[in-house]
Amino acid sequence: MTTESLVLEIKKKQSFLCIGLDVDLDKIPKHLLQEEDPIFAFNKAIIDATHHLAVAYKPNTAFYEAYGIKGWMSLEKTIAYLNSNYPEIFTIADAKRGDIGNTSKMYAKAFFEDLGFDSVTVAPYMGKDSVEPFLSFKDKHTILLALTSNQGAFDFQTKKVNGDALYNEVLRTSKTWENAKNLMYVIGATKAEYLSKIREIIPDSFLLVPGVGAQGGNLKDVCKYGMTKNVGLLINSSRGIIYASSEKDFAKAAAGKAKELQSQMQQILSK
Ligand SMILES: O=C(O)c1cc(=O)[nH]c(=O)n1[C@@H]1O[C@H](COP(=O)(O)O)[C@@H](O)[C@H]1O
Repeated sequence: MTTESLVLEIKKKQSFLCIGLDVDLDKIPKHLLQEEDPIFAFNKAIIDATHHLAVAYKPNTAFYEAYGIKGWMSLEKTIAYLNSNYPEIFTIADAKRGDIGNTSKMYAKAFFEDLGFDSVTVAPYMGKDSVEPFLSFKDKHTILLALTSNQGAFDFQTKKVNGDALYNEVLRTSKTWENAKNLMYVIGATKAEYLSKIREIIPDSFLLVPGVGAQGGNLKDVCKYGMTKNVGLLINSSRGIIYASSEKDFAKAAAGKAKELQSQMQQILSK
């Protein structure tokens, strides 16, 4: 999907919500466990109930890989369902990959060609040649970890390198890589106060912002400091939406939570 199509969808739906499909069999409603594929049944119900409120879905692959081959098949069914029923939706494989170039190329093929995701999250630690293989795919996006939402972000990401924080160095250097126009970045919602400086370095890039809801990030602050003329933000919430209820009304309850966030987004966009 092109960035232009994503922006059009955001404006049409008045939403820049990304719903995280982090499915844990211990948390989904018990009645779904009788289904042939409980994870897919859960995702399908959530997607059908929320697709008009969200512009993106982000399955974190850990939650599928944890169930072995069955989990991977549920992931495959979920992305195929999204691509055939809601092709206007932006899809993110949250896999946090990155390796020597020869290996990154195969990761990129797995997520972009085989599974058909629009984007994948990638760790920058191994540098240019580990990221460029992802960037070479037309109309596919590489979402580079920059300043993450967790406490451990302060272990390395904010440490000074050449007089500036390492995450700023990641932003600056990655802009020089081939096909850098296909880059987006992860900035945690819990780090909203860093966004003004970040926008000086990457004024237009899209940011994937996880950490609202369960991790305590604040939507208004993120928008205040991070929004661009094309919005430039995808705000992710996973547990806060998909586990709104563990009863038979789970999909409706998830839609209620998604609507709350979408309404706040609509209000912000109208200003
Ligand atoms: O790359 C991510 O999506 C990510 C980066 C980050 O800095 N923090 C973060 O929480 N995430 C992911 O975003 C999701 C957040 O989930 P909730 O806290 O349940 O909304 C999980 O899938 C995390 O793995």
